[in-house]
This record gives sequence, structure tokens and C-alpha cells, in this order.
Amino acid sequence: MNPYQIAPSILSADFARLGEEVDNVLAAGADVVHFDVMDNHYVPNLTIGPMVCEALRKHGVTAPIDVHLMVSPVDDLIRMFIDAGASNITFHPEATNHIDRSLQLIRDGGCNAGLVFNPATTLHYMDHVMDKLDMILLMSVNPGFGGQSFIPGTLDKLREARKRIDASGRNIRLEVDGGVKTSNIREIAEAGADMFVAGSAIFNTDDYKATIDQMRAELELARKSLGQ
Ligand SMILES: O=C(CO)[C@@H](O)[C@H](O)COP(=O)(O)O
Repeated sequence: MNPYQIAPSILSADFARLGEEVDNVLAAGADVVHFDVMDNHYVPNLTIGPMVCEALRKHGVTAPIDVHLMVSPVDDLIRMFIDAGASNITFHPEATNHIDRSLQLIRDGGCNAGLVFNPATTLHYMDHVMDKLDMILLMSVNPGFGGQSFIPGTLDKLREARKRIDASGRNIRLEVDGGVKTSNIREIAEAGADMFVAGSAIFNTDDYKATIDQMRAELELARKSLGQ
């Protein structure tokens, strides 16, 4: 398994040419398509839903689609995204009354399940559901918009999350999202992340491949400094 995954956030893609943008970023070496779902209720913005996910599958996208639900409640959309071809589905623990049930719903649908932690959300939400987690996503910005700056306190939170994952002995991805760029991806990896969402840092450049290659070079330095 690729120890590090790069997941461009299509929030920063050109929506008028979405299929082409996704094809281009995958051809440039991205591992996963990060798909941000916002409802103008849980977060103050409105984006795309299961029909767009299904359209990407029909367009021919076979790469994993990593659906980040910034919605409340979550269960109806979980069911719809399972049917639409999602691979991973993550949600915010405070957006559902029944965290365990929502995680189980995702796993029963054959998708990888994960919890998302806002910058000020405690990691304790994961304590009693570790056995149902395939991934954990730490937001390094407040959710709702692309192009924000990485919140430095996320590095300590990543180290803490990494300790908990390692102590669990389970194979859980540690994803980070918000303000990830070529200039900081190495220290983010060194803090314990192994999956990197980047929107503006990739889609706002002219050469997606050059940017992703540069990110991989930085990740290789992190891998070496971690002795892996
Ligand atoms: O979920 C979100 C924002 O809520 C992110 O996925 C952003 O889309 C990341 O954008 P950049 O900070 O990388 O530009």
C-alpha cells in the first residue's frame, strides 16, 4: 500500500469542467478524489451531492472517491453516497445523534468509515468507536471554504491522534485537510498524517503533475526522517 495518499479537493476545481479536472488531476498522480459536501446548515456554504458523485463514476472515474460530509444530519446522505459510488465516507461526530450507528451504516454499505474533527473538536469522540474507524480526518482549518491557512495547532493534534491510532493496533488512515501545500506537507507528515487533502495548492497551479510530484518529494523526505 502507498504509505502516503494525496487527495486533491475538487472544491477548488473548475466545476464547469469537473469531469475533465478530475481526469487531469488523477493523470497527474493523485491517489484519491476528495469530495466536499456542504449543506449551508452545518457549514455556511453549499456544494455538491450524490448526483455529482454518481456522474463522476459514470464519466469513468475508478479512483477512490473520499466523501467528506459537512452536513447535519448525516444518515440519509450516507445511504445516498453509498449508492452513488463513494469509497470513503467521513462525517463530523457532533452532526449526528448516533455516532456508532452512522459509522456502522457506512461500513454495512461497503465503504470505509471515518470521523472528522474540527480544529476545536476533542479527539475523545473516537474513544469508544475505534473498532469501527477506517480513517480519521483532522481539519486544519474551520470547514466551509477552500484557500484558508493551515492552523499550526493541528500538528500537536496530529501527533496525539497518531499515538491513539498506533496504540489501537488498527490500520486507520490519518487524513488532514485545510491549508496543505508543498511548503508544509513534510512537517504535517512528520506529525503523523498519511493522507493529505489539498485543494487550492493543486488546482490553483498551472501544472498539477509538477505540484503533486513536488508534494511526493517532500513526503519522501518525511518518510526518511521518520525512519520508515
Ligand atoms: O473541507 C474543506 C474546507 O471545508 C477542504 O477540503 C478544502 O477544500 C481544502 O482546501 P485548501 O485549504 O486545500 O485550499
